[in-house]
Amino acid sequence: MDTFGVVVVAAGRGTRMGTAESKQYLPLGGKPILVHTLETFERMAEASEIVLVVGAGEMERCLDYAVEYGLRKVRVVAGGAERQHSVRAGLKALGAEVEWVLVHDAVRPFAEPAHIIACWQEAVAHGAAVLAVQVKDTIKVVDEGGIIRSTPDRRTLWAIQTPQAFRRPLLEKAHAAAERDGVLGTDDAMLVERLGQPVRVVQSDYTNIKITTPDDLAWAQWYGERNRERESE
Ligand SMILES: Nc1ccn([C@@H]2O[C@H](COP(=O)(O)OP(=O)(O)OP(=O)(O)O)[C@@H](O)[C@H]2O)c(=O)n1
Ligand SMILES: C[C@](O)(CO)[C@H](O)COP(=O)(O)O
Repeated sequence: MDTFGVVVVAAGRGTRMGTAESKQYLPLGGKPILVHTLETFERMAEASEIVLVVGAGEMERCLDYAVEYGLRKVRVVAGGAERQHSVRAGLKALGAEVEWVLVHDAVRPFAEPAHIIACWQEAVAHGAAVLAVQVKDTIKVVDEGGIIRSTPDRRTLWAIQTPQAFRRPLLEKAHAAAERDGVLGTDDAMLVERLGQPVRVVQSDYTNIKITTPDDLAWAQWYGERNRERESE
């Protein structure tokens, strides 16, 4: 109950970033993006182990990073074709004693430890929880012809982030059911939701972005630099 295991998924290709190098390996303040993400969990006493899921051809490079950056909790495994397959591979590699699992995107390097703990604690209390922020824009449902069909009440809309925290057997059951039913979800909460199990939302920061496109990377460079300046003051 007093620790959790972490699955950090990093086996994507980053097609929307459009760089030759997969985005999780691009430099941010002199280190690969995924190293910043791993360091956050490495420093947290509550994180007992970290399974890093990477492309099959990147395992050696990531093992080298673990040594270079002193990431002693990190083990590296190969991922799959879709994010969901990568999470499943990570889940299988977690130690048998791990009861609570946090799934996190390698390309979210700004998750705050206080929010990570809050998310985990909410899962401990209720079984499943995710970090999220309320949307700031007005969101429309638009049909294929470009016509607005509805405007959902903004007070009910949240942009979902990671980490996403679960009691391990619940997440394993959700993944097994999704595979059996041929369902692919864009996050893990969705797979738990379809079992009819409640997933709680925990308020996060807008700064816990997923670095997806070049403008995200530019913002991350600026934000990382600003944080480093503040730390050195
Ligand atoms: N087969 C996959 C696909 C994605 N991911 C990981 O899931 C996270 C969130 O996915 P996303 O931002 O969509 O990354 P990519 O799939 O790499 O991006 P794109 O969709 O632009 O190709 C990333 O850390 C990514 O590496 C993964 O581990 N395995
Ligand atoms: C899991 C996630 O980061 C929550 O916002 C997101 O759903 C991943 O989606 P993507 O399709 O891989 O960008």
